[in-house]
Amino acid sequence: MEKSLFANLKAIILKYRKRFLKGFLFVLLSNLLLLLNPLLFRQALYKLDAKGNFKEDLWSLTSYFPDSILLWGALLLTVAFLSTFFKYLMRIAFISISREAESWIREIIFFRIEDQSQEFFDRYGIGELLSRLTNDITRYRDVLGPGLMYPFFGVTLIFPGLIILFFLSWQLALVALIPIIAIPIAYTFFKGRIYSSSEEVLSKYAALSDYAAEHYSNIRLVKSAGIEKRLERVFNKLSYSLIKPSVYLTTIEGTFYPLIASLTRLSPILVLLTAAFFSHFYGVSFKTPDLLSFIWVQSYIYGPVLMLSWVFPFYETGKASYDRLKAIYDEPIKVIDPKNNIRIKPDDLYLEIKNLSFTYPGASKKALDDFSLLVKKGEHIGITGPIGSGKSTLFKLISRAYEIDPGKILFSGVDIKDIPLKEIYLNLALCEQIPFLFSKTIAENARFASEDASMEDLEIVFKFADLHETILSFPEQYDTMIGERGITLSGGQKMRLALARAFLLKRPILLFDDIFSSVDATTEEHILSSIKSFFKGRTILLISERISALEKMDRVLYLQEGKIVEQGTPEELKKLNGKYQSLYELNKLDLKQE
Ligand SMILES: Nc1ncnc2c1ncn2[C@@H]1O[C@H](COP(=O)(O)OP(=O)(O)OP(=O)(O)O)[C@@H](O)[C@H]1O
Repeated sequence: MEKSLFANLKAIILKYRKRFLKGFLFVLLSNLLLLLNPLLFRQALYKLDAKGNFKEDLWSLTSYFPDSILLWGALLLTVAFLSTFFKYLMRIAFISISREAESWIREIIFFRIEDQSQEFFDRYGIGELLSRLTNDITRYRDVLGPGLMYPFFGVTLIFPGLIILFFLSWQLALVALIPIIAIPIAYTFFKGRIYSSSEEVLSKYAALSDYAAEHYSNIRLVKSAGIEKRLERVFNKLSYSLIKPSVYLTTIEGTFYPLIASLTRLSPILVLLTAAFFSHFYGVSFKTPDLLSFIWVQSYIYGPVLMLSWVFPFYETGKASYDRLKAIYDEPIKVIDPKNNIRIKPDDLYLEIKNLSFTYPGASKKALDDFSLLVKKGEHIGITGPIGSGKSTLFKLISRAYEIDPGKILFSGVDIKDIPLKEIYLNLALCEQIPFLFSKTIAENARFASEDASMEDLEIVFKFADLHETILSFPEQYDTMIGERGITLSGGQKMRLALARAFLLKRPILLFDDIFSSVDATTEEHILSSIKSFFKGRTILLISERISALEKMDRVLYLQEGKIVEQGTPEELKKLNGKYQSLYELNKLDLKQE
């Protein structure tokens, strides 16, 4: 997107220029025909005037026209019909462009957001982003549709209309100008207020959407904690905070439009009073056909005058929305996808981490501190340590969720920053603590990243994940819909579905983040032996606090405050009699109590 609302409008107009031209042509035709009607009516009055009161017609065109009221009527009707028809085509042209441009902009912004790193999503809530992608884009669309159509419609009607008015009587035309001049004056007064209150409404609305999205996605937690009432109060507060700026915005918009409307309604009376004044005091006589067609043309030009007063606020609300869209669009992409053809060979893939330190944006403490590690191909490494010691951060950085310094993480000796993102993702499978599932069927969830997987492939991986038998007991089996984020599955079933999905990906490096927290010891045993046989020769990094799982790893790292404080085979660590050994004792105690 470019610098300003109008610069961006320019790009859009250029993109759709042919169709805009067509639309403008329809506007022009519709308006010229519209203005023809009062003029024809005036001619008809002169022509059909039996008593000869209105003689001295300046335009002698009437002499070529027949003296038939039916014919004049038919002519007037045809012109009116054609004008309406072109107006219809005009609306179709502009509205379809605005709808297409809306989708186009939405796509551009959606893809831009998609390219953002995790740090961006940490800052912008999902509700906030959704509100920008819907509400703000709709308001911006209004600038492209009515916002472009009506001003052009207005200009092409008001200017020729004014010429006709001045031609009919310059004194009356000056009076008719009053409401037209009033618009920019009133608009200048209201503009700033409309922008700021519209900005406030939009950001309050976004905060409310964000809150609602968070509330509903954690609804079970909210209910189990019994804090609905407290959160409802917060929601009410946010909701009520919308009322004041919304009412204020409506009041301003509601003052601007009726103000101009009342001026336009008053104007024909002023015109008649002026005509009476000039004819009484200065002896200027106005003929009835001239006066009637004057008022008729005047009524035509006031339509667009009113429309403009209705459309002008769109620019302010549209600009506020545009600024909010531009703000997210202009957010720099922190994790840049390098444009090169570097490929990682899975056969001899090893991973190196060299003196990696990382602090989350805005945080004061390092999540990883001078962290170094060499993971050989096919090695199975267990990672453990207290809460907040940096274990998940390590996985996030290996999968390039955040930007890091160059030369800190290397895949087979190649800096991660030089490897195309797609290439990294094709070599990793990440299974997280809280697996993300889609509100689709079990099969669709598993096939998410491997569309071509056959039913046989699914069955194999689900057997490995120890979920196949359970799925067979569901009435719809693999076609069972699992609800939003897998709501209809138990925690352990969700985790196993996510594991099956990871198995199906067949990636060379697997990152398992606390996958056993919601499964029992027998299932853990089964899954672990599945992993070991299914992924024979592949590299596994497993975050866990379960000694039973860690014991099956080739090597274990114990992290504390972002540093490795102990590492070695499980046997070596136990002999150290340090932190790992304490964890081991604690686990044994837990098992005994169970
Ligand atoms: N998005 C974030 N923004 C700021 N700080 C964060 C963010 N995510 C994690 N942290 C902080 O970074 C540190 C390491 O967090 P991390 O999630 O890596 O710990 P962990 O060892 O995986 O913990 P757990 O065992 O609870 O999963 C913690 O102090 C945490 O508060």
